[in-house]
Amino acid sequence: MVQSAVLGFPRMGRDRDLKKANEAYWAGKISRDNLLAEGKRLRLEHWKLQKDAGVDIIPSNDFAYYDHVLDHIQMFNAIPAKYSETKLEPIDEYFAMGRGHQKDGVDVPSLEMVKWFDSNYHYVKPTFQDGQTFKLASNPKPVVEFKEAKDAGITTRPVILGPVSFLALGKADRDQSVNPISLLDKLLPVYVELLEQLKNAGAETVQIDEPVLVFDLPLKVKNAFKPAYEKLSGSNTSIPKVILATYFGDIVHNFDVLPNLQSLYGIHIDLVRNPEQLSSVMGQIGSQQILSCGVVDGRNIWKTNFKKAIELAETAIQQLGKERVIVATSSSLLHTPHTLESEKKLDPEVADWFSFAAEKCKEIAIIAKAVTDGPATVRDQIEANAKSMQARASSKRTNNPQVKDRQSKVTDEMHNRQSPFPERLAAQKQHLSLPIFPTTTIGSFPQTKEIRIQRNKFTKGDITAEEYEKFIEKEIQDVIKIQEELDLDVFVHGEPERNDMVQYFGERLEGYVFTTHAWVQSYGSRCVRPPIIVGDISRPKAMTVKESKYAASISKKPMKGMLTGPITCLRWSFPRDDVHQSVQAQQLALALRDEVVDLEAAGIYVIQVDEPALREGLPLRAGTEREKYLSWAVDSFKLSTAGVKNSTQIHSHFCYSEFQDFFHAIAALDADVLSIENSKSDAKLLKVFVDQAYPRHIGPGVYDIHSPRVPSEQEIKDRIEEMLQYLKPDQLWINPDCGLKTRQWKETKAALTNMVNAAKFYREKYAKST
Ligand SMILES: Nc1nc2c(c(=O)[nH]1)N[C@@H](CNc1ccc(C(=O)N[C@@H](CCC(=O)N[C@@H](CCC(=O)N[C@@H](CCC(=O)O)C(=O)O)C(=O)O)C(=O)O)cc1)CN2
Ligand code: MET
Ligand SMILES: [Zn+2]
Repeated sequence: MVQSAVLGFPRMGRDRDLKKANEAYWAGKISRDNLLAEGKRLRLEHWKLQKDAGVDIIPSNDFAYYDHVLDHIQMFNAIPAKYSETKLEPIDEYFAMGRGHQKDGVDVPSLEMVKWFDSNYHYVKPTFQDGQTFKLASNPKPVVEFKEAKDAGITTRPVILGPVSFLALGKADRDQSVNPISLLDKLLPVYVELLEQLKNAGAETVQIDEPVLVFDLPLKVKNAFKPAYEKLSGSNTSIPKVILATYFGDIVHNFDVLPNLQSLYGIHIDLVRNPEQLSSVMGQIGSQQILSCGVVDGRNIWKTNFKKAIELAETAIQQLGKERVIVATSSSLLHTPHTLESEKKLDPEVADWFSFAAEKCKEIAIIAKAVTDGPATVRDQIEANAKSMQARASSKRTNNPQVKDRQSKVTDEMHNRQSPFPERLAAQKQHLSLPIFPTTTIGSFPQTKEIRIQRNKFTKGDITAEEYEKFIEKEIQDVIKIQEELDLDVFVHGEPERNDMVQYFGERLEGYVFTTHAWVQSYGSRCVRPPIIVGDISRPKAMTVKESKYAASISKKPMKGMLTGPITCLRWSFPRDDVHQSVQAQQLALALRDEVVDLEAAGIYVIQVDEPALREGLPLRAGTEREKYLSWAVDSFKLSTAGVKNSTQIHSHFCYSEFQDFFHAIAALDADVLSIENSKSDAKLLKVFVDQAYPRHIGPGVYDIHSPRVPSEQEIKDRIEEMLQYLKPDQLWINPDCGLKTRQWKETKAALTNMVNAAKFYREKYAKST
């Protein structure tokens, strides 16, 4: 029979239970035992849910309190000394690596957190030392959780991140020169030991994730697969059978690795992203190997098209036979919300088009049954699915002729500002009269508990729109007063009215629907509710003008309007799968263009259009796809911003810097001012701006906003001094790395005070010298 498999299930729980438990634990409100019990409860609930849905192969060890890569760092004892020296309890040491720890005389920053492939999930980057050794933790998590499930009567398939990916996704610690992949020999015995323990506990198969196989790999990494999987498969009967899983791309360009993997039990491939790789992979795998076909999307919320999924599975079965095919989710379901059942407010017409994690589990079981016992055995479900596909395709909601008409009239000129930068700069100088080293923030100020409570009351109808508006106005007044006291140069209104920088716009745009409970983990306990693009996008009315205009009216300094750019709106939403993303980006760009022009007309002469997700959207492999993406992505940013006068200053913000490999696109945005995350990187990264003779203005972040730690004035001066080695004084803005919404007021004021003082020091220094 054809088995169904899930590669991983979301951890947060139906009501973000894990977020709540973690945050309560961090705040000292619940005990460690309470937290661990909640984790156990969630795991059990999720296993049962999958079992009840009819899933044959259910994952374990997909759960993590903070992040699954961090789990591996701790399990293999790849823990940098500064954490192990704290002698904290294991779970506290774990959180210290994930989010830093400042308590009871311990003061350690977090490890670096970076994007997981092209998703909005962040993982904790393994950090290796030159003399790195590894040691398996006693009672390793995968073994404990496998037994936990088994005790509950559920036999699971443990998921482990593979050794090649674990190393390749890590880095050498600061001042260390080790190439992570060179540590493979030291790491493998630990994997063998872990796998042996799993086998002893009763695990017959394990899923080992090697997602780096979708990248273009350096030769050393490619060559690591052979020695790794010689040890972890085949002749070694004291370990479970291994399914090696890849996702988020195709592995065709890494085929030369596959012959070295023939002793593996099977391979999993993502056929949602790359269905075309099926036939070539079938041609390459070993004659006994299992092929796990990822046909249910782990990255989006659309109902699976049963007809297409069954066809793909049938193609595999024809060549390999039923016993050698598994049907599965394309990737872990981590990137999808828990269940559609929680959505009580969705229009039933569109709700019928969606499938969240719990529903996807049912889908995969139905697909497996259809290909095992024949479609007739699930005829009702297949017919209902076809009807739903048909209804979506012909719905009026997906198609708006006015939007199409406007898109057809977009011209090249609409992408360009009136004049080149030097002329704009002159006009802006006159208009804004800013000092050198101007100070600003990235947009949001602390989203306090009070703000969230008031918004929640408003959403539930406990307070009126008027009362909520008054509350927001008061918040804006407060942040303006604080910015005056801090003596910042370009103000922001603080974004108190926004639940999230993308969802807020989704809620105001036609063509979108949004949810009440569809949370997805972004990092640690932080979650997002990506709005869903269901149809052509347009802007029924201004979205941000009221708040910005009000803020400007009560402020003596220039007010910066704040928008989320087209690519970030697209990437951090669930996009349509029936229209190319470039089309959706252009629709967003046109809506935002109107907003930019309206802001200018309302007297807002500095406008920031955030594009932190531009980098993340970059295709994972180098090549023409990347250039194609960058071309339409850059165009959409330009289209959204180019409608203003020379004297209006366009800012953009990026909190994921690594610009080196696509700097030409950053330059092509033609933004007057860029603010970028920089505090955790080496100032050398700024060299690219020098090498490329970047002429426009830049605010490299002078401090990290992810931690409550307050940087001293001296630290900030040191950062500025470093930056001045690369950038010209009159090119430099002084700002934090990113928005301050996740921070508390106390540390925010202290940090900004130091930042403004540091800027003033340089302002005076350079005023004297010129
Ligand atoms: N979409 C998105 N992606 C992003 C970022 C981002 O800002 N947005 N930033 C980067 C880092 N990622 C982040 C992701 C989430 C958060 C974040 O702060 N999330 C908040 C939720 C934000 C939100 O939607 N808030 C809503 C709902 C708040 C809420 O939980 N309300 C309670 C009720 C109120 C209460 O009692 O507290 C409820 O619904 O139960 C609001 O403010 O209205 C959280 O997890 O806590 C921050 C950074 C990268 N990706
Ligand atoms: N303007 C946004 C803010 O300050 C930019 C955040 S980028 C993740 O929160
Ligand atoms: Zn940011």
